[in-house]
Amino acid sequence: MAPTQGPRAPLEFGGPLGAAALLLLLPATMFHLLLAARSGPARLLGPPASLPGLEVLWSPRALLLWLAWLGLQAALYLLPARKVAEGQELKDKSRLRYPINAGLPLGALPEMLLPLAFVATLTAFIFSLFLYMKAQVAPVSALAPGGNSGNPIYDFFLGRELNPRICFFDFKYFCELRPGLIGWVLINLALLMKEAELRGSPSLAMWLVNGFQLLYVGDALWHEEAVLTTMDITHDGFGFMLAFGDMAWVPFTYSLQAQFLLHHPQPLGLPMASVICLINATGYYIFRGANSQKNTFRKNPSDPRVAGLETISTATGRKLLVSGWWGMVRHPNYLGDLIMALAWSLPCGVSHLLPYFYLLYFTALLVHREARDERQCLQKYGLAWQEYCRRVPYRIMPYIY
Ligand SMILES: NC(=O)C1=CN([C@@H]2O[C@H](COP(=O)(O)OP(=O)(O)OC[C@H]3O[C@@H](n4cnc5c(N)ncnc54)[C@H](OP(=O)(O)O)[C@@H]3O)[C@@H](O)[C@H]2O)C=CC1
Ligand SMILES: CC(C)=CCC[C@@H](C)[C@H]1CC=C2C3=C(CC[C@@]21C)[C@@]1(C)CC[C@H](O)C(C)(C)[C@@H]1CC3
Repeated sequence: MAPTQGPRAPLEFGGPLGAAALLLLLPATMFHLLLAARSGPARLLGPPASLPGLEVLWSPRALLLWLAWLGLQAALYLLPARKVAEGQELKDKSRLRYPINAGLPLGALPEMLLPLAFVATLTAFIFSLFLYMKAQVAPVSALAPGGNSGNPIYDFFLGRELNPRICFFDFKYFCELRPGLIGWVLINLALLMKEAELRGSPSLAMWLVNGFQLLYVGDALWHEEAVLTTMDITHDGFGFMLAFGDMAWVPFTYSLQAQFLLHHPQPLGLPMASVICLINATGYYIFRGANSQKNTFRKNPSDPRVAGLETISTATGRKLLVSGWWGMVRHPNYLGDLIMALAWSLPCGVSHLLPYFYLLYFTALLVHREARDERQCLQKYGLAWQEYCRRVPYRIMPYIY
């Protein structure tokens, strides 16, 4: 049995109590949002609608669809990347011809969101249990720095093993990008098609939300390798938080704006749409510019695109950028991401708070994440990090935070 790190490891997320509360609160919030988006008043802060009974939530068809989706993604993951393009090989393996969509046009997805969210939550719990058990037999060297406090609820929530794998199949890396992110785009598309079916054509607001989020997901998949340096992969264990986050939270709450628009159409004129596009483009420019600058610098500091930037040396031999995007604030990529989050909600108008949930949640998530990253960087770089903080005093928003 793998030993724990002992209770001296600093606990995050409010320790066992916080973890226990989040275990219940996260699925509850997701279902509240799903139900609120389709309700008449669409109130974010209204009393939570009561969860429908099992006759609505439980659907063998949803379970089958969900497992087929996970299976398809897993099969795609296992296909050697270069062979995907070779039609002959695909036919022989007949993975891509698996008829998961037979008789289930995307237009039916919006009706199945609740049962799908239910089976996604169920599988996330079962999967996290499997991950927790798997960590029991993992070597100590495979355990994450957090998530091994000895408290089962806390460790179940945070995740014990850093990169749980079976042979080449890396569970965390697989979940981080594939089923949830691609599922999110598919749900958005299904909502757009449903709107076209109901109202003749998709609204401008629905087009914008779909377009912006497709760009975001496409960008993540295009820069797939960059996910390997995120703290989720390098620092956090794989437990309920990420399993539920990746598989359920992302597809079913990140598609909230499109869900809202299907049930609460909003007028949007071209001038306002242009302003919103400009906001999204600005956010994307900052987000991509900052992420690419850091990734290029980390891969090859003498790359001509970053060689001229000012840096601070650290005792570890690694350097910190102190000009360019990373000289503006200490997390310029978060700033860009937040600006995009605003642009995703604006097409839904200002009559409801509900579509702004993502912006509110994401601000809290990034402020918390930034604090965790600061702690880790201070530990890693010591005095050099303090010097960086002195030279670049603002964390996310220049002159504000
Ligand atoms: N949509 C969503 O739900 C979410 C999106 N995100 C996005 O994911 C992306 C990745 O975020 P995340 O993993 O949190 O963190 P970052 O990509 O910001 O990475 C932080 C790391 O970058 C390195 N670093 C920090 N400052 C400097 C500097 N000045 N010069 C060089 N390197 C530096 C440090 O690692 P080291 O020195 O070891 O390289 C630090 O630990 C972001 O764009 C974020 O917006 C994140 C969470 C959720
Ligand atoms: C509330 C709750 C369940 C928290 C779990 C948080 C997760 C949902 C997020 C933690 C970090 C994430 C990242 C992305 C999606 C959301 C989660 C999993 C990400 C894949 C989105 C696309 C980006 O381009 C990204 C690849 C940089 C990003 C990585 C972090």
